Amino acid sequence: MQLRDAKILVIDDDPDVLIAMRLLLKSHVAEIAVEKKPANLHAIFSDNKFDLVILDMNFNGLVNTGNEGIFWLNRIKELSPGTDVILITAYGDIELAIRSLKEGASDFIIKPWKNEKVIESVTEMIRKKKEPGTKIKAKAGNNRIIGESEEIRNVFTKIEKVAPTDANVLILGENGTGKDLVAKAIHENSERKNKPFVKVDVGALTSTLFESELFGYKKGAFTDAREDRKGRFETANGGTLFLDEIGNISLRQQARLLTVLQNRTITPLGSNVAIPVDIRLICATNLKISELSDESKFRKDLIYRINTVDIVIPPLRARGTDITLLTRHFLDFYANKYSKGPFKTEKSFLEKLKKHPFPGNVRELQYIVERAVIMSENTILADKDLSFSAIESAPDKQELDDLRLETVEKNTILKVIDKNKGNISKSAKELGITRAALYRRLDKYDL
Ligand SMILES: Nc1ncnc2c1ncn2[C@@H]1O[C@H](COP(=O)(O)OP(=O)(O)OP(=O)(O)O)[C@@H](O)[C@H]1O
Repeated sequence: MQLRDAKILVIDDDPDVLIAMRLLLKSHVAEIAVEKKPANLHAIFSDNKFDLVILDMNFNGLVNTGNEGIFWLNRIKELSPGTDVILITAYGDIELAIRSLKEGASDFIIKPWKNEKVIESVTEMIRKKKEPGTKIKAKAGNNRIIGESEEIRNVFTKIEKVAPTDANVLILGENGTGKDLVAKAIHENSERKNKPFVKVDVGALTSTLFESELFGYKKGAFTDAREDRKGRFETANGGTLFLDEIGNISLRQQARLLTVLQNRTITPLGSNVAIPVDIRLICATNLKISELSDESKFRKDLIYRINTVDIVIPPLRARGTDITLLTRHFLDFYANKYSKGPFKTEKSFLEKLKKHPFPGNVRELQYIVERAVIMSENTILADKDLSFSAIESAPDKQELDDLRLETVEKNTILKVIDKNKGNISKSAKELGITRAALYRRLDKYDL
C-alpha cells in the first residue's frame, strides 16, 4: 500500500502533539484525523476505518505507568484487528515500549521525536500492509530467513524491533522452524554484531558439563582439567549468548543460570573469583509456553528473566505461501550445489507439498527438496519425484489431532469474543461455558 492512500488517526491528549502530527503528515497521506479522548474510540471506529493509529502511551500525564496506552492499544486491536498501532512513548520508557510490542503494537516512537523517524516508521508500516507477494528476507547475513506469510512477517517485525534493544529474547517454535536463524538475525541486527555470537545446546549438557561448559574452569579443578578453560559466558563477553533447548535443563541448572543472570558474573569451577560478563541473552525451546509454565519443571523467576520479549515462530504448515517460496529457494540452492537443473515444477509437485503436514518443518522441506533434486532424472519435477521419509513424515498423529482441535477451539473463542465486543460474560454464555472456564482457556492459549 502507498503512503498517499493511507488513512491515519492520531490520539493524544496534548493538542500541540495533534497539531504537530497533522502538520507533519497531512501532505503525505490521504486522510489524517486527530482525537483528544481515547474514550471516543468506539464511536470513531464505528464510522471510520483507519490503516494506522498513532497513539500516546501516557494520557493526562497523571498515570505514568503507560498502562493506559496499553489499555487503549488493546481496545483498538479489538475494534479493528487489521489496524496497525504506533505508540508514542517518553524517553526512558523502553521497557514499556517493548511490552507494547508484545501486546500487538507495530512500532514505537520516542519523544521528543525526529520528524524523519516518524515518516520512516509510518511509511514502513503502510508499505508492509500490501505487497503480499513480496519476498521478505530478514537481514541475517548469509543466513537469510525466507518467507512472505503474515506469520513470518510478524516474526521479522519483532526481530527488527527487538534486535537493537539488548532485551533478553525467548524464541519458541517446533523443531526445524528456524529458531537458530532468528537468533542469528537478532544478533546480526544488534549493536553487538561485531562481537561474538556463541551458541550452546544446553539441553544436551550433563550436569557436570553444564557448569564447566558455561562457566569454564581452572587448571586442577577436576581430574581432566589440565589447563584453564574459558566458559561460553566469557567467550560471548560483549556479544550474544544463545542457549538452545533451554526447556530441557534441570531445576538445579536453572538455579545456577538464574544466579549468573542476576549477578551478571560467573565463577569458573575451581576459582573463587567472580568475573563480570556482559552478554545479550537469547534462549530457544521447542516446548510450548504452556509447558514451560509448569512450575514443577521450570522456574517462573527464570522465565521472567529470559523472556523480556518472546518470539513465537509458527510451524511451516501454518505459514501458507511460504512452502512455495521455500521450495523454490531450496530447488535453486540444490540445483546449484549438485550442478543440475534449473528445475521447473508441475502443479502436482507443489500440491503434494502443500498437503503435507511437515512435522519437521523447514528442515524437513529442505531434505525433501534435496532428495528430489538428487534423484531427479529430468528437470521438470512432479509429485512422483517427492518422497517423504518415514522418520520425518511420521508425525505424532495424536499431537497433530490435538493441534487441530486446539486451533479450532482457539479460533472459535476469538470469533465469539470479537462478536461480543470483548464482553467475557456474553462470550462465555454463547460458548456454553462458565466465565472461569473461558478465562482458563484464554490463559491456556495466551490470549
Ligand atoms: N525461513 C527459512 N528460510 C530459509 N531456511 C530456513 C528457514 N527456516 C529454517 N530454515 C533452514 O531449516 C533448517 C532448520 O532451521 P533451524 O536450525 O534454524 O531450526 P530450529 O528451529 O533451530 O531447529 P531445532 O529446534 O531442531 O534446533 C536450517 O537448515 C535452516 O537454514
